[in-house]
Amino acid sequence: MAPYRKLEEYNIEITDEVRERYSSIINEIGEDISREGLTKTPERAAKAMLFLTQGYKQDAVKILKSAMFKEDYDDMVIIKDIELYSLCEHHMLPFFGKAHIAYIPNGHIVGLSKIPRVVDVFARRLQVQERLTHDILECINDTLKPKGVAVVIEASHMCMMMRGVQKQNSVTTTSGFRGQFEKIETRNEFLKLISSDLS
Ligand SMILES: Nc1nc2c(ncn2[C@@H]2O[C@H](COP(=O)(O)OP(=O)(O)OP(=O)(O)O)[C@@H](O)[C@H]2O)c(=O)[nH]1
Ligand SMILES: [Zn+2]
Repeated sequence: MAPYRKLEEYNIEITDEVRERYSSIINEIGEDISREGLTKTPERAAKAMLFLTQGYKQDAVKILKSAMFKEDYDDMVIIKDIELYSLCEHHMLPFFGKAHIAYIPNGHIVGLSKIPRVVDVFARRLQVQERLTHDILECINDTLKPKGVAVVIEASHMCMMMRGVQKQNSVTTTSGFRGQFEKIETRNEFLKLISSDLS
């Protein structure tokens, strides 16, 4: 399986160039780029695209390492319903949904907010849902070195809703399990807890 990608490869500044490319695209689709409502649109679109892909410049390992604390707790920790917004790499259209993540500490716990931050680092790139799932899974596994880690993502893809097959209600679920979550009882406990309203 491919490891999560190193950040150095993507350390690029492209704002002006992206803005000019958006101008050309707007022009090519038949719009008047000098129309009042559109004059600032290439700038806005460039900023939005850079925001939505800022994950290339962020370091998920560093984020996790910044808040790891020694602790003896070795039961399951679950952070569920973490909302995520990403861009599919095939159409550059959004896919969005929720991530449910669990880990079993192995001497260290991590600051809870760091888990959703890691989700965002990998979501704010051009992705497929499967790779996003594994990027998050491998990063937590390699950095925190827990006894186990589990990631489930449920998402809707705009490229299947607004265009193409045009299915409005389909949800794609992907999952990955490492360590103790490879055991069926542990995995089932996690799946039961994320589907319960009480957790
Ligand atoms: N496995 C996977 N596929 C995705 C994801 N996001 C989008 N896709 C799919 O990527 C595929 C690209 O297929 P192509 O046939 O090259 O593209 P297309 O002609 O635009 O396909 P349609 O969407 O079927 O119109 C489509 O089936 C999309 O549904 C994702 O996260 N994971
Ligand atoms: Zn797509």
